[in-house]
Amino acid sequence: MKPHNMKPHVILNSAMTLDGKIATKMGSSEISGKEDLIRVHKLRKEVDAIMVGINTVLVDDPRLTVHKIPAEPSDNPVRIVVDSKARTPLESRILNDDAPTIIAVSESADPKNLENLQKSADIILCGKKRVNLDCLMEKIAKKGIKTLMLEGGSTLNYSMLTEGLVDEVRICIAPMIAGGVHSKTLADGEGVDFMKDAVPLKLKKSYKLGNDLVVEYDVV
Ligand SMILES: NC(=O)c1ccc[n+]([C@@H]2O[C@H](COP(=O)([O-])OP(=O)(O)OC[C@H]3O[C@@H](n4cnc5c(N)ncnc54)[C@H](O)[C@@H]3O)[C@@H](O)[C@H]2O)c1
Ligand SMILES: Nc1nc(=O)c(N)c(NC[C@H](O)[C@H](O)[C@H](O)COP(=O)(O)O)[nH]1
Repeated sequence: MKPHNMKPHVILNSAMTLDGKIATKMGSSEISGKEDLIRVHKLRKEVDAIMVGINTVLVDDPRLTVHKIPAEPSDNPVRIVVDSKARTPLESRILNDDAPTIIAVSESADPKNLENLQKSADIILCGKKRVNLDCLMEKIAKKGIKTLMLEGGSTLNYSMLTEGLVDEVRICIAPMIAGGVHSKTLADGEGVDFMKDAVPLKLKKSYKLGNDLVVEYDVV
């Protein structure tokens, strides 16, 4: 793997079922217990930015703000959407005034969509077809973002992990099994052919939180 020039410290955080699913094929994803959601919002408060893929915006319409624990508006991290074609709907909650938002697009972005999005978000251009994540990490680091929480979904998690851009992985395992070959898993994408090529992790910490289990790893 090639060395990275300049990038934030990236923490991938997710909630999954015991069988590794982060959403059903219908997009249903109420997985974390209430204690875990408090942990997630404390983490949101600590980091400089939160990043998600465009499908997560389209399916969940998340706010990506700190709203489950007491917080000032200045506690909200910068919100980043990885959105090659600039498909973020203008009425998305991610574009509200609660926090600044960056939409990362590629050269394949629709110019009309871009023009509209520019009114409520900062645009970062990286890559030809898909967003070049290496380029994005460098550009946001240059903007002063030192810590980044990656909140999914499966496709973006896979790209960030396999491109060597994730430093820590924190997972809430909820006591449920969803099954389903079409469910979303912690990391989808192409997948490696051989386990020797899997992204290696080192277990740092594990603890019970409400009815859930939280496991924390460093990427080796
Ligand atoms: N349980 C959880 O913790 C959790 C967290 C977040 C999302 N989710 C779920 O994940 C699902 C969405 O996951 P998903 O995999 O469909 O989409 P995603 O949110 O990972 O978005 C992927 C999309 O991002 C765009 N993209 C642009 N450049 C990219 C690049 N270099 N690498 C990867 N993607 C790039 C592409 O359009 C791609 O299809 C939703 O159902 C959501 O509810 C669950
Ligand atoms: N930690 C965690 N546990 C879950 O059970 C779950 N479904 C998510 N999902 C993360 C995803 O990004 C969601 O879209 C936001 O959690 C939506 O909520 P907000 O309005 O941003 O608080 N995250």
